[in-house]
Amino acid sequence: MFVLKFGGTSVATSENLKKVRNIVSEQSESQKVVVVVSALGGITNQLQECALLASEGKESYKEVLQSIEKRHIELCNELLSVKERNNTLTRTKLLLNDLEDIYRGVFLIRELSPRSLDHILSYGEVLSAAIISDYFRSTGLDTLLLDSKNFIKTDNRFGKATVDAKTTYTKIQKEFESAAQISVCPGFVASSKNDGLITTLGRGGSDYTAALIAAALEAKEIQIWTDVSGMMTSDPRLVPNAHPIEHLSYEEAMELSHFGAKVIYPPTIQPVLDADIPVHIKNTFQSDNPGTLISKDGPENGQVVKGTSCIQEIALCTLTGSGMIAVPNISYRLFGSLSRQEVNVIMITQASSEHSITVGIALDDIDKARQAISEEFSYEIETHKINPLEVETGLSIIALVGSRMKKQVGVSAKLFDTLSHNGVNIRAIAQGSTELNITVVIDKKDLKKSLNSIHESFFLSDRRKLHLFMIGVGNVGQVFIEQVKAQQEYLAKKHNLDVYIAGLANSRQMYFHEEGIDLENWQDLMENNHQKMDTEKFVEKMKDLNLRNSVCIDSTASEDIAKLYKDVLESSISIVTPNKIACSSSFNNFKELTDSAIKYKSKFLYETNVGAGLPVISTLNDLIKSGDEVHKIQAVLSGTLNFIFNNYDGTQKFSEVVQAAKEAGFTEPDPRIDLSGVDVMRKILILARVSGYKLELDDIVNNGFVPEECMNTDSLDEFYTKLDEHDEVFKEIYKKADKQNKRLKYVATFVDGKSQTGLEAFEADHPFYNLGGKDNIVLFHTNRYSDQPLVVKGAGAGAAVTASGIFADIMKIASA
Ligand SMILES: NC(=O)C1=CN([C@@H]2O[C@H](COP(=O)(O)OP(=O)(O)OC[C@H]3O[C@@H](n4cnc5c(N)ncnc54)[C@H](OP(=O)(O)O)[C@@H]3O)[C@@H](O)[C@H]2O)C=CC1
Ligand SMILES: N[C@@H](CC=O)C(=O)O
Repeated sequence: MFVLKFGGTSVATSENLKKVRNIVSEQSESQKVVVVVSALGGITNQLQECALLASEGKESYKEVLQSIEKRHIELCNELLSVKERNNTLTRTKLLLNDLEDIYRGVFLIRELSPRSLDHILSYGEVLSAAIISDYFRSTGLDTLLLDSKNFIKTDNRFGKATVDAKTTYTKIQKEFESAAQISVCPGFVASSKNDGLITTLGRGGSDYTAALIAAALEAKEIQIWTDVSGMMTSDPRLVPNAHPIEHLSYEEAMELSHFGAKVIYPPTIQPVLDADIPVHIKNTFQSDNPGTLISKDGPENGQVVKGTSCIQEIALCTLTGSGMIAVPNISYRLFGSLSRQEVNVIMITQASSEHSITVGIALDDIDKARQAISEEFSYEIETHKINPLEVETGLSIIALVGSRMKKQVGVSAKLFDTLSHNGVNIRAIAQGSTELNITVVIDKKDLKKSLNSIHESFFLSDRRKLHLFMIGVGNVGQVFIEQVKAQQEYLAKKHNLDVYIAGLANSRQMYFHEEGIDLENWQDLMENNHQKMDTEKFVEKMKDLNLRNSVCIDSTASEDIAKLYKDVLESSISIVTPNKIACSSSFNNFKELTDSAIKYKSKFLYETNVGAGLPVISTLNDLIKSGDEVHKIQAVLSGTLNFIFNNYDGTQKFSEVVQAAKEAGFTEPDPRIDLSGVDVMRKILILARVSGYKLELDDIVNNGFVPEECMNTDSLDEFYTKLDEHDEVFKEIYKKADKQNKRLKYVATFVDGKSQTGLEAFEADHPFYNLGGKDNIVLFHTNRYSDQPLVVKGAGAGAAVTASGIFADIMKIASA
């Protein structure tokens, strides 16, 4: 025998019921089946609403009742032919008339007890079962209608009655002795053992009805037919990547359903677990879909974590105090007081110091819990041995479930690591010694981010999402966007990585799109959005969106933006930046930023600060981390100046070559920063700091070659004019070097803690002599590289290489 249960959506309309009929017909070909049905989708809520209105003396209850009647009558008319529907209609109308009388009674005496409500709610399933069984019979299926109230026996706890399993099983066995091929029974409804009053098994209790019948009859399988394709790895409304779980053990299913996975009603599992009956969750609307199979043993080599579930809103109640330490009956009294008030404890944590106990409860229970605990411990609270109860709200629970977590090293580490990298603070943790479930309590605002990042971490098939926020869409920024656009498909396919740009800004405007900005059209979107750029608001928006794996890219040369880094890093948002301002600011600020990144588990990456896309800083970091010591750096670090001295031969104006460098995108937004040597000073300063030296910009001696008068200009035009006025100076510098067959390079040196920068002329045998185009070269002299320096060389400026350096930093974050 199979027991099939169909939920409210499956039986909501005549069209759905035709699908149900086909499933039942197919299943009943090879064995007898019991069909347990819920009320038509939405009816139980309407029955309840109607009851409340009637009890408040509101005439409008009649309108709700009318719509309940209409749904059932229409269903009869749609499902049954004129010839066959008479009996069904008569019985349906009789039931509805009874219901009308009961509502009128509630309306007149303005009273609605849990007992009356159970009576009223039972009509939903009773009506649907009656109509469905007649429909099956009319289409040729051998069907008998049975009344679950006759055989599911409970106590008198109206609203959520407790089943008397022994009596119920005996009665079921008797009732089904001569069962038809198909028996249809209403779910959810029962009656009290002692006085036969109507009771219900709690919302969702039809699953329970099915489980009790299956257990009593030792059914081969129980099938829960619903509107989703099984139990999901997470709540799909919060985690779009969630997918159905193929196979669960009973214990896993129980854990998942207890923590909010709504597909199966938690008490359902116990009877089938005891009787070792497999439960199959299937989708009525995609009956070929394999769904989820719940049985005794899950697959040996399945996923370690099967799924996550959550309760979106809970409260934590914490009792603390020195009077709790080593006092034996505190927990007994605490839980006793909660139990007397019928407060359900969702989770418990207690530190081994015994100084505090925290329990998680539903929000509705806060007042009862506060009163119960305050009364129970009133003496200790008055005498200051125990502090008044602390209640915190705005919290959510996440549970990670999987029986293979047992004895598996590293699961909680991975969970905590994932949450901490996304800046999620864990407020409480619980794990039972069964290791089946790890539960964490977090701020409700972090729920979506947490669930998604946990899902990405534990389900390898998931595509990881990276959310980028880019400030500065100039020369480098634009090329970076093009590179992202070109790589998105490749990264998704080959690296399971979705890279989205969720925010963009220039100095005038900003634009956000949580799901990812359309990169075909980003300029128009930014222009037409009319949201004025406001640096503080940009950061606030990134924080508010609270997206997992967020990275802020600063592709400006602005000090204002560099000042935001600390706040951004402390919000656990990583920073990738080609802007050198922050790393070449005061040593203390630089240190504070690197420390903040460590503390808040964000990344602060600035490879492109030196040598654009060249691996200069990562190489240096590798040397230092592996224990090497740098004592000398010699480098040509300005792409602009190298380009200028590789192209200037005194036949053209010096200013023309400077402008060509700017047009090629090698210079800083203000080329005076390059020409003055400041850009090179910043770069050598950053290399010295990464090498472990505490240096300031002022400690560097800069031997500039451009006359002061050119530098002290108010605009770029004025700068170029002044360069022209001093053109002879540059000609002389060039000629002098050329006469000696030397080439000019702007060199930065750092030797044993001291640094200088300036123009030098090199002979043909020097490694700098042949440094072409806008190339950079860096020579690291270290303990390990003492005979020959370690050399990094290549294009050191230009939008394409810089953007790819930014991209490389972002990929480091993605794979961290
Ligand atoms: N070019 C290269 O080869 C390399 C460059 N870099 C660094 O890359 C960075 C970007 O250079 P590049 O693209 O050439 O510069 P651009 O001048 O071409 O672009 C700068 C961008 O930053 C925006 N911006 C400036 N100030 C602000 C602000 N306060 N708020 C928001 N946006 C702002 C600008 O907006 P708007 O247009 O509205 O002014 C513009 O979109 C610089 O820090 C540079 O040092 C690093 C390595 C190599
Ligand atoms: N303006 C810089 C670009 C990179 O930092 C240079 O010319 O090297």
